[in-house]
Amino acid sequence: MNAIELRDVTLALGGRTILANISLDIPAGQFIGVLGPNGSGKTTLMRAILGLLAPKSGTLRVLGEPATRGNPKIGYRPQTAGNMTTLQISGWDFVASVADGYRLGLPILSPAARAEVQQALARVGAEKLAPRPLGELSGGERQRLLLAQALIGDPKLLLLDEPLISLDPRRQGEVVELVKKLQHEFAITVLFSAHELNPLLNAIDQVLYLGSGQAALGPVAEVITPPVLSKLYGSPIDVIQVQGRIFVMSGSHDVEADAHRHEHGHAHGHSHDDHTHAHAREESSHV
Ligand SMILES: Nc1ncnc2c1ncn2[C@@H]1O[C@H](COP(=O)(O)OP(=O)(O)OP(=O)(O)O)[C@@H](O)[C@H]1O
Repeated sequence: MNAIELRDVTLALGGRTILANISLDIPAGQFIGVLGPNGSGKTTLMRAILGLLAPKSGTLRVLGEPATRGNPKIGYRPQTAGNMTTLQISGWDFVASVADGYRLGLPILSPAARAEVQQALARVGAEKLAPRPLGELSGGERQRLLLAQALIGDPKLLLLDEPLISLDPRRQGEVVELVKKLQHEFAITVLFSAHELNPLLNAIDQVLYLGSGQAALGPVAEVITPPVLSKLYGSPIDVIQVQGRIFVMSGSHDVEADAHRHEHGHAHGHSHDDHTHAHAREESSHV
């Protein structure tokens, strides 16, 4: 069975085509690394899978059904979720806030929902983080809680939008390993977006690389090649392998590292605000 099927799907935002006529099948149970330059449509694709953005044309099926908003079988970790440094709520309340029956200020959970929160915390090894305020936790600890939150409802598909941003390489490795474990233990399909391929290399079954409105899905050896990437970037790309790491180069620039730097600049600059507002605008047009 396929977890996700796209047939001639075109996704557009504000009259702009982001992805054009994409057809692909993502088999159930696979770990897919979603890569591509800034603005290539990684988040937009996830939002379409969540049913938050209807394709302009084509059909998009998720877990055997047309994409629909609020699909409980999907766990989502949005990109903006990393910014929680000022939050005073506890780890428990943060995870519980997405469980059935919880309202901020009125945390009345059924015993079953409480058990589900406890189980989600246990699955990511975050029981000890439950009583601590979010603002006090390290980036890696917060990622664990975000994953626990995404696991509420026992999803069959996890959409994780850039969970490695602002983590050091060791913490990045821990997050990837944890997601890999969850994929295997619970037979979950994972879409994991990132700016750099290397932290994901040993974990992913396939890579989905986006660029220039197009997409390439396949094993790393088939997608991370000069011809495929040159087409997606719209300029000549070299692929260099050094000691088990892969570098995607445009002339002397490492394009993935450039995108990463840009993203860090983003977090403090105007462009990030614009980006966030663009999303908020787009979102509000659906509510
Ligand atoms: N409402 C909107 N109208 C027009 N364009 C938009 C709108 N919202 C987002 N975009 C644009 O859509 C493109 C795809 O954005 P998306 O967030 O999906 O990219 P991404 O691959 O996730 O990027 P990043 O790596 O920077 O997070 C971007 O160029 C963005 O500026």
